[in-house]
Amino acid sequence: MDMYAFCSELPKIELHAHLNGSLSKSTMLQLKRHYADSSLDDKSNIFFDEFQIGAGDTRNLSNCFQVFGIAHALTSTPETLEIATKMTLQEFDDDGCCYIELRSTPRDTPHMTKKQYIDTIAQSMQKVSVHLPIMSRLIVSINRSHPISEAEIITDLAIEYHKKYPDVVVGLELSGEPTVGKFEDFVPCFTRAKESGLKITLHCGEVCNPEEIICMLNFKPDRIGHGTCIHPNHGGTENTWASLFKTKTPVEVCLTSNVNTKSAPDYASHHFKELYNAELPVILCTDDKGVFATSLSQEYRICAETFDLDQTQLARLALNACQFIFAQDLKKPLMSKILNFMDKYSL
Ligand SMILES: CNc1ncnc2c1ncn2[C@@H]1O[C@H](COP(=O)(O)O)[C@@H](O)[C@H]1O
Repeated sequence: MDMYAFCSELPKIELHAHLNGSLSKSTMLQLKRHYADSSLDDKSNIFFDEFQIGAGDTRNLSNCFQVFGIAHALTSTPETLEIATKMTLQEFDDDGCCYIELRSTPRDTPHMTKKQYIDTIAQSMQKVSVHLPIMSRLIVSINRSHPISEAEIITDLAIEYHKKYPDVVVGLELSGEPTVGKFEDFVPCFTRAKESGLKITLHCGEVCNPEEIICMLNFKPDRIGHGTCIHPNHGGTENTWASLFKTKTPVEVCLTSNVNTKSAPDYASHHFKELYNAELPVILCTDDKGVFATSLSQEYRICAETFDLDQTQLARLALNACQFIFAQDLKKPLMSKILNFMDKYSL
């Protein structure tokens, strides 16, 4: 089987996908139509070209955060948030993803509260599970550039919804503009979430900040996102690398996102190489497939082509990802699914 077909057929696990960054052009157009039909102004003035940050874009990581406002204008009602969730899950399913942990930041809008925001996504996921094979879970996001009071409210909601929908709401994560806010200030929120049984993942080392990286790794999150500036070759220090090596914290790696935001100069010099060579746990993810014009199968293909991995090594990446999912009860069935696929193709 050629690599293109292989990467799309391989049952894959997505563990780092922001809902509002994952909207495709067709989803955005459908949302736009919904606003027009309900005589609501979406205020997005949407130009998809502006939302997408492709390979040759002049924008970097710090100015990519503005584009999410375009998506937010299109998901401000429970109806449009439901459409966005369902269409995004459908697209991941079409791409051969068998399990996804979708993450999103609850927002108050003129049409819904943060509580309704979480409720809408949780219920949309449950509805999708009736007719699509993809299995989905929700990670609630905290934006580090928002006030701590906001993070406290979101933590309370995440804990409440983890109790209400234990089979849907599984984790709490920290994201947002990495140069704004301090992890230290969010520690009480994440500690409370951890104690309530939620799993934790943190955007870590997206920019050079060795002290924060050490502080995050000492917190013992279940996973980290990006981990760009941890190895000394990429702006990290001996200490940050030693800390990751010691804790073996799984890293959600987002190749295209990092290249398109210029956090990595090109695919070949991406820190995946150091992580993989050191046999540290890595999970290939999309981050924001709408913004960065990618898909999970494309990330697998790029990884194979760049780092010269064969199909068995790629399948093992997907298989190993199962160990780090937050839905404990799905680890075994997902591993069997991928092992069956490997058997079928004698990998
Ligand atoms: C590119 N790397 C990144 N680094 C940090 N945070 C990111 C991100 N990509 C997305 N987000 C976070 O996800 C939000 C959009 O989805 P939701 O509204 O939550 O569904 C962004 O506003 C930002 O906080």
